[in-house]
Amino acid sequence: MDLSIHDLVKRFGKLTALDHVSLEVAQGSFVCFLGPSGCGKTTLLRVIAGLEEADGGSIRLGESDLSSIPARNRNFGVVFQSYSLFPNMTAARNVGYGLECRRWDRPRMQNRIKEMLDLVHLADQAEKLPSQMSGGQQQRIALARALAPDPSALLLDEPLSALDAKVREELRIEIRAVQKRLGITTIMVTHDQEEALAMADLIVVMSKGRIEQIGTPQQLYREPATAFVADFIGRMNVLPLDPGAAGSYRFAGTPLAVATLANGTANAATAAALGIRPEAVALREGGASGENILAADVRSVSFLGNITRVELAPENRPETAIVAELHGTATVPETGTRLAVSLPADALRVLS
Ligand SMILES: Nc1ncnc2c1ncn2[C@@H]1O[C@H](COP(=O)(O)OP(=O)(O)OP(=O)(O)O)[C@@H](O)[C@H]1O
Repeated sequence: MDLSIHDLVKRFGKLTALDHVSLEVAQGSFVCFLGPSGCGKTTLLRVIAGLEEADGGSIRLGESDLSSIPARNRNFGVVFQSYSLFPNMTAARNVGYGLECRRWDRPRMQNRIKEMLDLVHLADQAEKLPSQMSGGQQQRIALARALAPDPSALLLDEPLSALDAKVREELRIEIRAVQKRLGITTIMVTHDQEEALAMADLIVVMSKGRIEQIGTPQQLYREPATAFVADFIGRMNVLPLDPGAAGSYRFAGTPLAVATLANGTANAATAAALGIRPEAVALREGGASGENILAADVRSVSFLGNITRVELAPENRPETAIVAELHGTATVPETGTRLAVSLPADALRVLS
């Protein structure tokens, strides 16, 4: 069943943590709430879970209105950042906890516990206490516990952020595989854009209690609608526009042509800046003549293994750095040289 969130408002005293938030989560999809600390993503998840009451708006799961249903009856599996396993219970008993509460009979419960431990590849850890397991193993047990009662959706609140980088990457793949195998609707809160890009079908970017943009990872990367999204998802050069006539774009005195995207985002009326990804900036030696080409001096060059990052100071606007990323065997320029910097029309994005 699809989850429908309409016009949610949540206030804590004078602070508006959720400011008229609406979104649709399709059955079986993996959705990430992504944004900086304090943007409201955890509050949104907690309101969906029923752990926080909204001040306005509605949440529906299929045809049923969840607003008046208490958290324990919403049938959502929840996993928090801290593993929150019961320390005095074995892994198997932790997994079976929700089933005991629902009074499953013993054989059925044992079968389900085994099935869930197999699902997270921890059948051999069944009799261990949480303190005898690694952080990653504990979080997999927490996932198995949340999934055991066959919830209608899985809600994950920064489940990977307490883990070290390598375990985090392994668990990303594992959680996604489990989610796909079960086809369970999943919402995950994260402040880690890489995690969201790697895992989600759909990312909801939030800022200050509002939704900035909703899209697939590819859409958000290729067609960010605002400077905030452009900056938050990957790296983006943000070029503030020179004041000028509506319908034209000019940066550092150079007129720039911008290709119109299928979704029509190249709209001069709301333009505040142009954005371009560092990998799309092309560098050449020689004079800056031709369309979308400006002169800039190489300010610094950083070799980073698979890429070399070049920071450039445009001739007419040296305070706005443009970063280019060169791959593999590209010729690396010297610091201090003047180059022609090409900003291809089809790579420029209009940001509001
Ligand atoms: N119980 C509460 N009482 C008062 N203010 C709260 C409460 N819970 C959250 N807030 C405030 O609401 C805003 C949104 O908080 P929320 O935890 O949803 O943000 P977040 O995006 O999840 O941030 P983080 O990544 O730091 O957890 C913040 O300004 C926070 O201080």
